[in-house]
Amino acid sequence: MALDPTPPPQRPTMCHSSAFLLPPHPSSSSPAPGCGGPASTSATVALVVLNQPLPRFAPLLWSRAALRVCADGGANRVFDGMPGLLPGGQDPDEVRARYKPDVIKGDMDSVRPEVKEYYSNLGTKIVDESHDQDTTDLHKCIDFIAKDSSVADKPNLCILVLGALGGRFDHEMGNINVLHLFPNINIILLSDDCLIFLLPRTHTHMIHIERSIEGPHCGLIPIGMPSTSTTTTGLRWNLDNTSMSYGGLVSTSNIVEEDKVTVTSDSDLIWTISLQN
Ligand SMILES: Nc1ncnc2c1ncn2[C@@H]1O[C@H](COP(=O)(O)OP(=O)(O)OP(=O)(O)O)[C@@H](O)[C@H]1O
Ligand SMILES: Cc1ncc(C[n+]2csc(CCO)c2C)c(N)n1
Repeated sequence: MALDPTPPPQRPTMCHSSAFLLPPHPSSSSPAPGCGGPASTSATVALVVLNQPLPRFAPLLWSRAALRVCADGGANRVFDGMPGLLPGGQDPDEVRARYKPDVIKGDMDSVRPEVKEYYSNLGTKIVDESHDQDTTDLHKCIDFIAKDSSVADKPNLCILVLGALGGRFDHEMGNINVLHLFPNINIILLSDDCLIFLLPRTHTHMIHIERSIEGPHCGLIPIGMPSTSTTTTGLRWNLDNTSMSYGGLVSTSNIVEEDKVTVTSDSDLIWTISLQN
């Protein structure tokens, strides 16, 4: 008598949405909509600003965040760049006082002394970890957020990282490595051009596509480990129980065809989608 083949594992579904990038609804003062987690609920957003030019949507995401952390030289970017991203006519000093980080954390070799002093005088917490030269400033910031009682225990925490892509390649790879170091935290790396997040293998993923702001170009990439089986729906080039590996097949220059994309894989994958300018 033939034995039944082992059924594939049933994974819970994790929903993702980039609705946090949508312009504010005129009558809404609620927190960020649908940032990861069940798409129907609001998310608690923590923002990390890296040492790269601020993306154009930095003021919007700042206003939606419950906790704002600058990674070392990221504080210079807020100090220098935030006034220029707001509608004209606003006094830069008034803007700086309004956009005050809660925390500056890192090895402190990039934040300018006068910027550190300015924010420290306004009450920003300065966490100097210059003794640690083995973890990146982004890693240090995620550690901080993961232990911060104001946001860490929220069921729907979403960490948005500004300026994570499009700069130095070693930094970009270090930033992507942080996604793999914290697979159980919903972390989204952002630039003006695209966003990236991890799809842990423990779940089937339902990605809601906000067509007014993202797509159509997308990619599904096994950076951390090969995958022997990945299945997708909603893409122009879907995978059907397909193997992927870095050095073999990876799905780049794919196109979203439907409002919902589903992904199931036996390995953690990187999802990336273009942002419209
Ligand atoms: N060019 C870049 N591209 C992508 N991410 C960056 C880039 N520069 C900085 N970052 C991110 O911002 C964080 C803070 O940057 P900062 O320049 O303060 O770091 P750093 O430790 O001084 O870097 P390094 O000493 O290697 O130049 C980094 O940990 C990294 O995550
Ligand atoms: C194998 C190895 N490679 C590079 C570094 C350097 N490094 C990694 S993170 C970091 C801090 C950056 O703020 C520094 C200097 C190391 N320690 N170990």
